[in-house]
Amino acid sequence: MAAPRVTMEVGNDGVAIITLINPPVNALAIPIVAGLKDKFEEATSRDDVKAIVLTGNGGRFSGGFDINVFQKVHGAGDVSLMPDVSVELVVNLIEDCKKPIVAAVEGLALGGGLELAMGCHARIAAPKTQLGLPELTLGVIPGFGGTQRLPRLVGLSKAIEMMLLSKSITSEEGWKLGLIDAVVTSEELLKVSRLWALDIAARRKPWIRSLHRTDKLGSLSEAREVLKLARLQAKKTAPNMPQHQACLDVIEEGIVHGGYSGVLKEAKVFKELVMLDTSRGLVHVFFAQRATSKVPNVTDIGLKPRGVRKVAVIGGGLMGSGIATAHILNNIYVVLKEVNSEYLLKGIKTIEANVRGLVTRGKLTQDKANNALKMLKGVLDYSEFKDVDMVIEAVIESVPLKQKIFSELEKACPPHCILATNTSTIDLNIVGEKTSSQDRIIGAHFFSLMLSSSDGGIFNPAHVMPLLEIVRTERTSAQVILDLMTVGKIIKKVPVVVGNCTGFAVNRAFFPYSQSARLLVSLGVDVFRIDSAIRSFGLPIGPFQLLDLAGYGVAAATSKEFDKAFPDRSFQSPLVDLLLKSGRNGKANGKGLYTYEKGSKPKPDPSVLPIIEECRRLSNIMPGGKVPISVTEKEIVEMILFPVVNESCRVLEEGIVVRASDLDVASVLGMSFPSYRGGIVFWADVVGANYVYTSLKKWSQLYGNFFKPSRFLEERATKGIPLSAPVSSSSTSRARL
Ligand SMILES: C[C@H](O)CC(=O)SCCNC(=O)CCNC(=O)[C@H](O)C(C)(C)COP(=O)(O)OP(=O)(O)OC[C@H]1O[C@@H](n2cnc3c(N)ncnc32)[C@H](O)[C@@H]1OP(=O)(O)O
Repeated sequence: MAAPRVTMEVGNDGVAIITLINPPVNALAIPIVAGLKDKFEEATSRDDVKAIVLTGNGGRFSGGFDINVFQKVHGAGDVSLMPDVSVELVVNLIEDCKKPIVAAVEGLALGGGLELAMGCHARIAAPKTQLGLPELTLGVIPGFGGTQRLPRLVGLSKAIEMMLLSKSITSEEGWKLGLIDAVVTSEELLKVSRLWALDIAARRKPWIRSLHRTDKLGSLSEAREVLKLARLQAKKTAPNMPQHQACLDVIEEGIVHGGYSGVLKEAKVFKELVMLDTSRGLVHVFFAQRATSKVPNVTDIGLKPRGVRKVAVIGGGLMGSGIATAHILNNIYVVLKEVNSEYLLKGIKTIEANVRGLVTRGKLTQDKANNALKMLKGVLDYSEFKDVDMVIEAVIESVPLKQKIFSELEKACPPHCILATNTSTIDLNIVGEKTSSQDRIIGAHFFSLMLSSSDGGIFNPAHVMPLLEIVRTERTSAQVILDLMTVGKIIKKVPVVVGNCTGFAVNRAFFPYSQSARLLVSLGVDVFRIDSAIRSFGLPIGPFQLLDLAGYGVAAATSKEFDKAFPDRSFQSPLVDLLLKSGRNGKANGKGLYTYEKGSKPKPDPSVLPIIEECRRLSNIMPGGKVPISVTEKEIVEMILFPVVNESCRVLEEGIVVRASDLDVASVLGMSFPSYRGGIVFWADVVGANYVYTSLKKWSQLYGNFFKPSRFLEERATKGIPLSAPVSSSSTSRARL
């Protein structure tokens, strides 16, 4: 790939076109920043240049400052690696330039990209250009003056919304708000921008320096009121993320003391934030998520994805209907098959409700909803399967039933058709045992539970949850994996390719999560204190609220699977059976460990305490038989999450994931592990493998095998190797990939 560079061409009209060239998104890498400084200096000093247009090559203005530099700063612990862009380039060379500068914006202008454009004296954009300041998702704030110029261009409330929610807008919306001066076709973009720049030079159009404006800020007292509300909101929605309050503080500085003062404070706070663990974690997740698209021997062997236009979904239950919804929303024709018309109707109604729900929440237009529903057809037999490109089976977890379906599918579907199962536990080799199509059998494991504390946990179906685990066996073909990865992206999921084992990557790594919580209860720790400690750590709800939400039947069935698969390290708690026996089934029947009333947050149910006492009596593991252990909040978190780290180590050692960062992404998207902690393995490395190991070793001596450190953890901890360091092929004992 050619080195990043900035070019300048001066036309006969006296307009210098300065172009960013750094594919694929023209990120503002260090050489680009240096190149911009050079070209603006040159254009300013040349007599034949009357005006300047700044643009990006290849249809994309800029995706912002080069995030790789953040990683370098994190690695070296040296913030001086960040160049001075805000004052030296944006204020001195662009905004205060004595020649007018127009930004010609197309495709996207994000983060530092939009900030450069806002430093220019006008902005002309092509239709549907994406404009936003998403820096907070990386743990920092806009650092090239965005916190000051955006409020001055679009008003305070809108700017806060765009920055705190990292919400981008289109150029059309930007034009209505005053961020964009004109929206013109892509073909006309440069021509109009040149003329606009000349018009400014000739004073036919206003020469506006955004930082000097105050007309959209409102009065000081109004601004303070808006900031106060935003602070309260951020405290609720982003309690562990310092960049939100910091962003509001910096905005306030500019309102009270003027834009330039705000720019200086912004630069100082930016440098503080970029050094925090929050930024390290979020930047790691940014790259980790992109790395999931690179699967050795699948995406690097020259294969081209085959189109998937028609998909059959078998089973219209909650999972099946969520999966069907995800496809029709993205223009893929779906045939939904059920065993009788009653179930079929129910499935179709759920899909309709899913789609309508998106319209109600303003996430989909009525037109798009109608079009999506036209892509759905319900059937009771296989006659429509003769031209499907993929089938996703989503029936109950029964081996004989799945085997029967797969041998029928082999006859009903064309030979190229991908045969996928949504099983969350059953070995894929067993599912496909009765077929001779092992090369096209694959797991499409959708997730269906989003953990939200606002209403005691919101059930989010498969079309909303972002993770798709793609499970391959030793025999699944690379083409089939690539095809499913491609469909996954089309239906807006993050596909993570994993190997075949009980629970695959996410459920396998997190099986000790609920078990350790129950073990702590048996050791005498209060259920509600455990939930609260886990929430403070950053998961949206605690393990017992999750238990209530999932339902006890599901919990009992899943526990059995793990007891069977990992008997050496499974803790069998009597809690769920006791709860079931007492007629409780969590949120589903309104009787759980919490009480549920419509419209209010769930409250701990005191009447459950005798059941918990009985559970402790039956487990009989408290020291001395009846003395509850005494633990701090930090120890609660560690005793619950270190066993997850331990199991993650086995997942890494067995090669269930391609790389450690895939497990990070999967833990964030599948389990709502806090993204600002970088995912489960990244977090463990921050805490330190040796600390995790010695803690687990101590607890295993006190409380048994459940905590026993795995061989992989022991080896890494004692040799001082990070858990995320690649697993060498020789040490991968039972590689599944
Ligand atoms: C001081 C300043 O205020 C600080 C900043 O500007 S911080 C940066 C702010 N900008 C952002 O957060 C935008 C981040 N990027 C994105 O959201 C998306 O990449 C995008 C919307 C620009 C494009 O999305 P999409 O087309 O799906 O492509 P995507 O796969 O994400 O990215 C393509 C490649 O560009 C890279 N890339 C994207 N934005 C980048 C950036 N700002 N810096 C470095 N690399 C970037 C990606 O890592 C990926 O690399 P790879 O091919 O080697 O994996």
